Amino acid sequence: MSLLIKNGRIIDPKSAYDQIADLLVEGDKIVKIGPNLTAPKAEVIDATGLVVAPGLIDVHVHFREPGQTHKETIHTGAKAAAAGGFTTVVMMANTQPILSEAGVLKETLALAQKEAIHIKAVGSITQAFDGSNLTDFEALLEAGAVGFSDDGIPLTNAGVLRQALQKALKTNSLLSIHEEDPNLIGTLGVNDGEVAHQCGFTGAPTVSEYSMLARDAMIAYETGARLHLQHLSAGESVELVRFAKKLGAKITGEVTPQHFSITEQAVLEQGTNAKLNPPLRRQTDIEKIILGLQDGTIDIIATDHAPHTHEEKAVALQQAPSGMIGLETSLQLGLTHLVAPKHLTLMELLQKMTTNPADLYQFDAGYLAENGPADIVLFDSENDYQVAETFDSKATNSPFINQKVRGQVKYTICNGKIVYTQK
Ligand SMILES: O=C1C[C@@H](C(=O)O)NC(=O)N1
Repeated sequence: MSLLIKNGRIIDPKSAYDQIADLLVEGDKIVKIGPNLTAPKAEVIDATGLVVAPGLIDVHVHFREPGQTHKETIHTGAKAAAAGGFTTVVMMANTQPILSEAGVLKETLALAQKEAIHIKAVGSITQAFDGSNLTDFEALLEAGAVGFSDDGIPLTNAGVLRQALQKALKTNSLLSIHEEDPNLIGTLGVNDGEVAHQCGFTGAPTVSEYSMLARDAMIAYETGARLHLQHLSAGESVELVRFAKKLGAKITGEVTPQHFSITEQAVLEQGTNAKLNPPLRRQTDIEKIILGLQDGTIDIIATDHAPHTHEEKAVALQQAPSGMIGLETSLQLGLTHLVAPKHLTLMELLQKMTTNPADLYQFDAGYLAENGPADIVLFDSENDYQVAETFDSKATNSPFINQKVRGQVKYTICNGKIVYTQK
């Protein structure tokens, strides 16, 4: 089957291409990009006024299957991803059971393969997240793991992290880690600041993140292994990543849209839907995150899509699970809070959602080129709309419901097939 996308603004961050042109897809490949293309038998999409970009890549999602399919399944997660313009995602290992064994990982990836988008997964770093015994990296890589993470459960033992990094170096693989020292935290998910104190408890202070990050960045530096630092929330963390990169550490940094869009104040307005680990911080942290995005200290924007049910979230702040969904609002929050105020260009935003995440895992994705994969998103980058109350995700735990945002995904194409059309 062929598909002809006409008159779109084609943006490819990898080649820095930004022009109004046409793009022809045959089978699962892009065969031609240029002006005035014709293909008499092709299905035509009129992309006038739309941006045509590589399908987005999210290196940090929680799809709850196996084990917690009341929150999300691989199928509903894949639908949410396609609705958000994503064609490749990386699942975290905190399923039930945890992705510590090759057998469980293989079964999970077999389910994932039935979906219309590309779903990859990491294996856990330690067995069942016990924080001390490393998994069999070779067996998990053989079973299809793209890297390793104990995301959600920080590695408190520096010796274990060092061993894991040495093993990652030996197996040429990547560790991606969550930095929050539990020994410095009262209640998880809310910044230890104005809002937590107003609510009468001790929250999660920024030092729990940046102290652990400083330690781990230096261990990465010493081992020479690659280390990816997930969802940075504190201004100091950005400064430390900048310093460690300058020193020569092979580290990369990620932020989520929620951490650059809203502050801890959202907890007062949105309650448990604004609770997540690491928590929302202050405006001063957002300012440093933006500087980090601008100067390349922060390489990647990822969602940390973390579905929980309405019932699970409808409890007191201190008891509620942490996390928010993000796949269906991510591009929009980037357009609203980074591109519209001119902190980043559209090309720079897309680089952090396509080329850079593809490079992190060496995926053959995240670019538009002749002979390249036909994984494409078409979106309106200008129109404002209100985020709906329901999503393609099974969950609705988003603090952005009913908020005005900019940009709307119109079509998502994966493997040359239309996998999402805006209703
Ligand atoms: O690291 C994590 C894990 C996630 C989840 O719910 O799985 N929720 C969070 O808020 N942070």
